[in-house]
Amino acid sequence: MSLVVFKNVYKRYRMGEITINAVDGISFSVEEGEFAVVVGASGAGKTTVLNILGGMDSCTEGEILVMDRDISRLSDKELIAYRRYDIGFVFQFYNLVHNLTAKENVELAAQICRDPMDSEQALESVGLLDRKDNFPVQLSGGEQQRVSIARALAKNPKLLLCDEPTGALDYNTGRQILALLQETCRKQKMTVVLITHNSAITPMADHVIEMKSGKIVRDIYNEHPKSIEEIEW
Ligand SMILES: Nc1ncnc2c1ncn2[C@@H]1O[C@H](COP(=O)(O)OP(=O)(O)OP(=O)(O)O)[C@@H](O)[C@H]1O
Repeated sequence: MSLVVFKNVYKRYRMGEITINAVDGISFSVEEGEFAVVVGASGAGKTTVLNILGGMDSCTEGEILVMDRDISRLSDKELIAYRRYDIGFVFQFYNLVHNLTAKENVELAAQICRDPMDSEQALESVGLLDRKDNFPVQLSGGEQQRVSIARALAKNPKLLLCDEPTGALDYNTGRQILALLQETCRKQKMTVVLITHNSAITPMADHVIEMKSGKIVRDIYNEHPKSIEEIEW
């Protein structure tokens, strides 16, 4: 079943006389339980797609179905509920609250949703239970990103959206985070949409959507997705 369907979606910005088509009439779908990667160079429109899908931005034209509901027509109040209950976010720079411990950061997210996972269980799933009482400053970048993944998972989201989750990490730490996201997708049957400029990681995805100048230039499924150990860049 398709969890996400984009139908002829546009996002236009008017800058005086000029119109920028950040997203230029794209259609694609993401199946339930899929690990989908949206790849493209800087300015291709990836962030705009993720922001629209996460209910943080709206499209100018088109239809976006998430679990058969058109999110492009939701009211502000409905969008808040959508972001809160249905979507988990993982950002490039973790966005942790610095005066809260790892566990408290996860609890904070769990508190605002309906059927949260236990925060210690979420930290355990990312291999960080023993660091639950540490503040972000006491954790490495990779560990902070693990906390942010635990925070997203604690919400039991239908869809996990990841915006360049390894962008601030070194090569090996980035690989560990990608392995964790792939494992989460497989074990918890979580649908993951990850955006990146790094085309080398696309073999690990079930589904690769390549963007260029706001358009989709490639939309393929990998018959045999690779594990991160099989990929080098
Ligand atoms: N608020 C805005 N106003 C005007 N133009 C915008 C705005 N947001 C994005 N754009 C333009 O839309 C296009 C797509 O931007 P977007 O951030 O989605 O690309 P991206 O693929 O995520 O790039 P990056 O990898 O650098 O983050 C770019 O040309 C960008 O300049």
